[in-house]
Amino acid sequence: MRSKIVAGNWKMNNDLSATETLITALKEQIKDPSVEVMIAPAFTSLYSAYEALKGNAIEVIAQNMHFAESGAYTGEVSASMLKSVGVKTVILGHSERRAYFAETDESLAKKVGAVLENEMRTIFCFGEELEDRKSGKFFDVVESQIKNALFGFDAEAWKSIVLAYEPVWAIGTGETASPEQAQEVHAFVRKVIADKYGDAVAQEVSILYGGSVKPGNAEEIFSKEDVDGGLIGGAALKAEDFKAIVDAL
Ligand SMILES: O=C[C@H](O)COP(=O)(O)O
Repeated sequence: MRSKIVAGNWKMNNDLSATETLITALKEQIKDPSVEVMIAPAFTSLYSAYEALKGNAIEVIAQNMHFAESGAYTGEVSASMLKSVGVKTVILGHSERRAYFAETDESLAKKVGAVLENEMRTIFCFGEELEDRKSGKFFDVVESQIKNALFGFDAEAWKSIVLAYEPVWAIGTGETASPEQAQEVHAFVRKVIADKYGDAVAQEVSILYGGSVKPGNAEEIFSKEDVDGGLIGGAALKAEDFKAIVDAL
């Protein structure tokens, strides 16, 4: 049975004090979730979040990392550094990283390699831009993102890979992919994985949806067969909204 997951990506929000406030509220609201719940604070808040959530069901994850183990990469953070503050899961390939920080399928493949070497897990994001959706090229775009970054790894690696479909046109815009649009892409990607690795591997991969998920639309999106949860941005910054989304899965 593949995992059901709701992960909150806080992006560049919440300093140390705001992190503590939000975590206190989350601990009050989310006590015994029936699905995996994760939050991804900024690097500066990871350790305090980890300490504050020790013994709690909410996992603290990171938003990004570098592919090298150490060295002259000013401003970057490695997998082992993340592990040293309790992080076991890293979001990679978010469209904001691809758009603003020039991340490519090639550099992402290296990052996924570092995740695997460090026995960590990744939530790997993929998704088309608006023009790809309009021109109908979105299947080709998502297929090449998955193949280029992830098909160099063996079947075993897929035990450590969670996917998150995030159509760029739906992120932070208030415009959500319809449940049918999400299901269509998720099922397509599962088939792409099955064609390469076999159905047993593909059926075990959790595929999350991200892009303007809110308490009001989460249940409908999560009701789709191949949607195994959500990667939540804006709505993850309010404890009651995030709880409502967790409850909807
Ligand atoms: O990582 C989360 C996604 O970018 C979704 O963000 P959003 O829920 O604010 O649209």
